[in-house]
Amino acid sequence: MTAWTAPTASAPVRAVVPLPGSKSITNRALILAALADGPSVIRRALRSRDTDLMIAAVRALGVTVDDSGSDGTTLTVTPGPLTGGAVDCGLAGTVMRFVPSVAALAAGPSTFDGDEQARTRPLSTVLDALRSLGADIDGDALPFVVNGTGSVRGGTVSIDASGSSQFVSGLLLSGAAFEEGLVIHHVGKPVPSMPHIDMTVGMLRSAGVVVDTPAESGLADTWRVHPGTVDAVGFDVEPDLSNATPFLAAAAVTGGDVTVPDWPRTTTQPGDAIRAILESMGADVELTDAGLTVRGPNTLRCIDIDLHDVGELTPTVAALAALADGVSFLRGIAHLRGHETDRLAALATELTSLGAHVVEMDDGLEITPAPMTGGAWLSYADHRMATAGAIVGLVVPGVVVDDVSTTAKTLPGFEGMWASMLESSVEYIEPTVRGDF
Ligand SMILES: O=C(O)C1=C[C@@H](OP(=O)(O)O)[C@@H](O)[C@H](O)C1
Ligand SMILES: C=C(OP(=O)(O)O)C(=O)O
Repeated sequence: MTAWTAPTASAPVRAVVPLPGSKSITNRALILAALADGPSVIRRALRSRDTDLMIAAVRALGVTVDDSGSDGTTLTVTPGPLTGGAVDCGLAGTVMRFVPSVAALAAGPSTFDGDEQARTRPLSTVLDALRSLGADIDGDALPFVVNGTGSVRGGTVSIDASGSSQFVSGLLLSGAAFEEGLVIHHVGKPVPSMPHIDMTVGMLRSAGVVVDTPAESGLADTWRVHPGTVDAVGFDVEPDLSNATPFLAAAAVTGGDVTVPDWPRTTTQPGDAIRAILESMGADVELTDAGLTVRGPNTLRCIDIDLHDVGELTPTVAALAALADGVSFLRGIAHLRGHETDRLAALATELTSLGAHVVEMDDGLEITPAPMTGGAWLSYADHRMATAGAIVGLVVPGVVVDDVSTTAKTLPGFEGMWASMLESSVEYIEPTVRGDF
């Protein structure tokens, strides 16, 4: 546990903040490379707890990952016979939901475990689906064992993926290696985080896999992956746009400006939705060759928004909402109760403890700003809770994040990046403007 007093901005934040690679793209690339028909290269990979766990997982199953380049962000992945092994999922949804399908293809048993907190994250949907597709699995939650037999029959499966899009992605990613391919039919309330499924489909196609989506086939909530080889290809990982959002929020809450370079013009990352969110809260948002620039308004406007597709952004948006000019509603995010922690409860508890008025709804949060005072901000082992505390701390002195090291899940070195952002702001505005803030 590393307690950290979030620095308060003494001036509008003005900075250029490059971000490392996307967790979601890096971990999908590792799975596809593990199943490919030859060596693949992943460039600008994210190195963080979640991606290092994924690297260790595919290595444990028999894949070679060479990360010996200067900064470890270029990964050469050479598939080998899948043998099975011990997989530590940590608290990573992508590892616990994407790797079991690969382990089912291995010629031997794989044991899965993870953090204590991971044992309560929803998982049985994936394991039940794999069983019905022919895999042999002991257990319904972490810890569990996949008794790989060297092949998976595949075929058609119906699942309720309303709890997590990762149930769909985790099956689709390996579906081409199943003997009969895979047809997933979702039955239940709407699937969250659809851009993440689009990301899965896009990356499968970039590796030559044939996929039919509901939009193309006309079959509602149905995805088909045709059996076939996964081509070894090169992956260029985009910056992690969800990890960019706290830095952009820093501009929004201090009336400053922050630029994130290399922001993709088109992307399936849900973090791209921050552009429209910040605009509707009154910020000026511009995408140029220099990257994405956000200029904060004098007063941040409240927002009523459905975050079902982009739930990952909720902690950032909740922090912004607590600093806005009226009551905000964040809706469509019941599934966040199964994220790293119950994020609705955690955000309500922490914002309330500083003085905001927050009502936890069944599927979201009603946030009424009120003067806040510093105090403890618990992170619940959730990287995005820690970064939400950092945003609030920019304008509320004395916010102490109990465990900032949890940001290493997807962004190791967060505190250093945050400090550099603030330092560069002070240098930038000296000597004329600083005293005016
Ligand atoms: O597939 C992915 O890479 C992810 C999908 C989403 O999960 P849910 O659909 O469970 O929200 C997202 O929140 C998570 O951070 C990453
Ligand atoms: C929900 C998240 O992570 P995971 O991949 O562990 O589900 C997240 O990063 O916000």
